[in-house]
Amino acid sequence: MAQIFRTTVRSFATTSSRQNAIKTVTVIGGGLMGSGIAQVAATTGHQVVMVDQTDDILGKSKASIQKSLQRVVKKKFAEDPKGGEQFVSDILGRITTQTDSNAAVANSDLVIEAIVENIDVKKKLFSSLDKAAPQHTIFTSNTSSLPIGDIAVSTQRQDRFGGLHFFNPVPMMKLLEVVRIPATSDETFNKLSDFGKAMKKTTVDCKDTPGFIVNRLLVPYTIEAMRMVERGDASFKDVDTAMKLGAGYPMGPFELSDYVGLDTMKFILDGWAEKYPENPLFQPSALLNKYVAEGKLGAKSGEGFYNYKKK
Ligand SMILES: CCCCCCC[C@H](O)CC(=O)SCCNC(=O)CCNC(=O)[C@H](O)C(C)(C)COP(=O)([O-])OP(=O)([O-])OC[C@H]1O[C@@H](n2cnc3c(N)ncnc32)[C@H](O)[C@@H]1OP(=O)([O-])[O-]
Ligand SMILES: NC(=O)c1ccc[n+]([C@@H]2O[C@H](COP(=O)([O-])OP(=O)(O)OC[C@H]3O[C@@H](n4cnc5c(N)ncnc54)[C@H](O)[C@@H]3O)[C@@H](O)[C@H]2O)c1
Repeated sequence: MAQIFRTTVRSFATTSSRQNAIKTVTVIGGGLMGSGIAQVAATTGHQVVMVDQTDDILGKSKASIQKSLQRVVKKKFAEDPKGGEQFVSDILGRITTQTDSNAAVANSDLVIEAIVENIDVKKKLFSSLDKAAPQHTIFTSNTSSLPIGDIAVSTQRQDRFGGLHFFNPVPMMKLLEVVRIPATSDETFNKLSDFGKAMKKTTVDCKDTPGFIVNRLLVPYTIEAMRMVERGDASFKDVDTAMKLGAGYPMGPFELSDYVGLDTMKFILDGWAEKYPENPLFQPSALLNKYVAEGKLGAKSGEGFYNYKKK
């Protein structure tokens, strides 16, 4: 019995010290995903530095975090407005902002990159961070579709490199895909999984395959919905209604595409079509291309398949 207790305590201590391994987090990119990741990391007690290109963008990122926290507070502190105020100010107090990414990683245990979905821009960033960050700092990308291994080659720390793929909206979505490349060490992978759990996410282990688990299924499904409309088989509104009421999805594929951003969808699909030309599931969609060419990028631009402009 004592032996079992000691073993349990020891394994708890191992997990617990691993969970404590990541205290300071640098989130690079304060857009849709970066601001959500920064919010949740700070909510779960981590010190966060959020980086973007200008103070103006960072001001907007902080405002969107504040707005999201107000939605949380409305429910969690309905009977305790003072407690709610304290909750928000404690979380915001753990987030600082920076426009210099090299300076931002100086004391960082973990970097989570959430900038534009462009391999060259991501590689340039990591190559520079590799020289600026301490040896122990783990690097991760939140990329939706690029191979983590192709980004990691820009650094000399591939054993301390992995993927942390969050879902939109980060404060609400419970899943985190933890991605390893062949060079990722077990120690790094365990620390990333423990960090995900410390962020109160359910983690799944993924290999560095196109789209990991979720997007490998979600992208072909969504594009097939677009092809269905291109063929004139159904209207996009009927497809959305059908998938919500017939398959139990919270959003139909067109609502979800608008929510994610049609430009992001196009970045993903074009990248895969170029890298895997033999795969019929990854071929471009004329309908998607038409919307993006017209500047209809979804909710963020005010119009996509649906109209979001206030009347
Ligand atoms: C097409 C895909 C192709 C691939 C693209 C790749 C993209 C990427 O790599 C992977 C993804 O992320 S894939 C995408 C994966 N994502 C999906 O699949 C998402 C699917 N959609 C959903 O799960 C639900 O529709 C939502 C949870 C978004 C909204 O819930 P709802 O019930 O439909 O509508 P509601 O009434 O508005 O909200 C209800 C309550 O939720 C709360 N709340 C919401 N947002 C919040 C925030 N930002 N902060 C804080 N709180 C937030 C709030 O409490 C609110 O109450 P309030 O009183 O109004 O404040
Ligand atoms: N949108 C989604 O639903 C979603 C979900 C999961 C993963 N992702 C991935 O997350 C990443 C970010 O997506 P997003 O939707 O948040 O994009 P976004 O356009 O909302 O935000 C990107 C931010 O990065 C900033 N940025 C660009 N280059 C930079 C640099 N060199 N240094 C610092 N900041 C820089 C931009 O100013 C912008 O604020 C992408 O790789 C995307 O594929 C997106």
